[in-house]
Amino acid sequence: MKKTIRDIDVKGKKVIARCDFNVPMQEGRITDDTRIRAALPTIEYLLEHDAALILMSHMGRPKGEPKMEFTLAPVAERLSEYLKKEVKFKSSPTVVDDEVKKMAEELKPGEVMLLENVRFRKEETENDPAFAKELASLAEVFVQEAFGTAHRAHASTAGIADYLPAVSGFLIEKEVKFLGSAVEDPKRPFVAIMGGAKVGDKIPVIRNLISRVDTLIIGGGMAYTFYKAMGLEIGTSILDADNTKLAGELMKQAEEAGVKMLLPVDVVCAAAFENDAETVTVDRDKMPADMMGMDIGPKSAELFAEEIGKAATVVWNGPMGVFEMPNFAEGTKKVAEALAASDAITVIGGGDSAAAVEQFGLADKMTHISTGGGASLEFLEGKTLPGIAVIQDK
Ligand SMILES: Nc1ncnc2c1ncn2[C@@H]1O[C@H](COP(=O)(O)OP(=O)(O)O)[C@@H](O)[C@H]1O
Ligand SMILES: O=C(OP(=O)(O)O)[C@H](O)COP(=O)(O)O
Repeated sequence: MKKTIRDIDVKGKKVIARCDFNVPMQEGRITDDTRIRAALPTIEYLLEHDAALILMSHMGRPKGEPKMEFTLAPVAERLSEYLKKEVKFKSSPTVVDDEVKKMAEELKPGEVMLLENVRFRKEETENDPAFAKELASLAEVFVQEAFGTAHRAHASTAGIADYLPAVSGFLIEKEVKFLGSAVEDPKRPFVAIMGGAKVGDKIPVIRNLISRVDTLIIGGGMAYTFYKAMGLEIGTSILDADNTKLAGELMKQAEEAGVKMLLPVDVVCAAAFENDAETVTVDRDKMPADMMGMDIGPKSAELFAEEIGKAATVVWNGPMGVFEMPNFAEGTKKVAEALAASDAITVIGGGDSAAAVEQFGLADKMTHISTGGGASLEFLEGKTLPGIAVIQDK
C-alpha cells in the first residue's frame, strides 16, 4: 500500500503537488477540463488541512523551450474559478526563478500557487537531478497526483522524490484501485481499443498487451503504420516509420497468440488537415496517394461496434479519428456509442479520449474515465509506473 495525503500531517507545511493539467486546448482555450476537476478533491483537502500548496504540471510537448502556446496561465484561471480563491501564477520561462522562489516562500497555509509548464525546461524530461532538487527546494512534502503522467520518469514526476518524502493524492489512489481491479483479473472477452496520434509511444505497448487481451482494435492515427507494414498506400497519413517493422511483427505475434487484431477496413481521407477539406471514403486498399486518413470509415465503425458488443471488459485509449473536426468525428462517436450501449466494464483513458466522450455526452455511461491514456495502457501491460514507484509505502 502506498502512503496517501491522509497518512501525513500537512498543517502549516509547504506541499508541492504534481498534477496532470495537460488538458486539450484550442486557440488558447481549454476545451475539456476533466483533468483539472479530477485533481480538485486533493487540492481542496490540502488547502482545508492548512497546507501552503504549490502545484506543478506540464502542458503539451514544448520540447524544453518556453513556448507560450503551452503556458499554464489558462489552467491557473480555471483552477481559481473552481477553488473560488486566487491561484497565484507567474509565467516564468525558467519555471523557477527568484520571484517564483519568493512567492513560494511567502505562501501561507491555505494559499495556492501554480508553477509554469515544467516542460519549458529540457531538464524536466531528462529527469535531471539538479532540476528535481530545484523544484523540491520549494517545499517539504511531495504529493504525486499526476496519474496521466505517471508513466514518465521525469524530474517533476519521479526525480523530485529523491529529495522529498512522497505520498499520493486521491486521484492516483482512485485510478490505481479501479484499474487494478478492472484489469488484473478481467472479465472476458477482454477488448483493448487503441487509436490517437501518439503512435511512437503506444505501438511498443502492444507487445505486452497481446498476452493479456482477447481482441485488439486499432484505429485513429495508429492504423497507418500497420497499413504500411501490410504494404498498403497510406498517402500523407501520420506514420511512425521507425515502428513499421515492429507493427508487422506485432500482427504476426497476435496471430500466433490467437489474439484477434482488428484494423479499420475503410478510411475517410482528406486532401488537407482541415475540417472543410475535400474528402473521400474508401476501402483501405484504395487510399489516394495525395490524401491523409482522418477517420475510420462506416464499415470499420460497424465492425468495431460489433466486437465491442461481445466484450465483457473494454479498455479504450485514443480517438478513432480527428474528432475535434466535426467532419472526422463520426468514427470516434460510433465507437463511443457502442461502449455506452454495452453491459461490459468500460474504461476510457487519455486526455483527448475523455474529451471526446464528454463532447458526445456519454461520459456518465462509462464505468470509469481514467485521466491517463498512455499511463493506463502501461498499467494494463503490468508495468510499474515510475511516478507511482516513487511514492512511499505504508
Ligand atoms: N487519423 C488521424 N490523423 C491524425 N491525428 C489523429 C488521427 N486520429 C486521431 N488523431 C488525433 O489523436 C489525438 C489524440 O491522441 P492521443 O494523445 O494519443 O490520445 P489521448 O489523449 O486520448 O491519450 C487527437 O487530437 C486526434 O485528433
Ligand atoms: O496527455 C497525456 O497522455 P495521454 O495522451 O496518453 O493521455 C499525459 O499528459 C502525458 O503527456 P505526454 O505523452 O506528452 O508525456
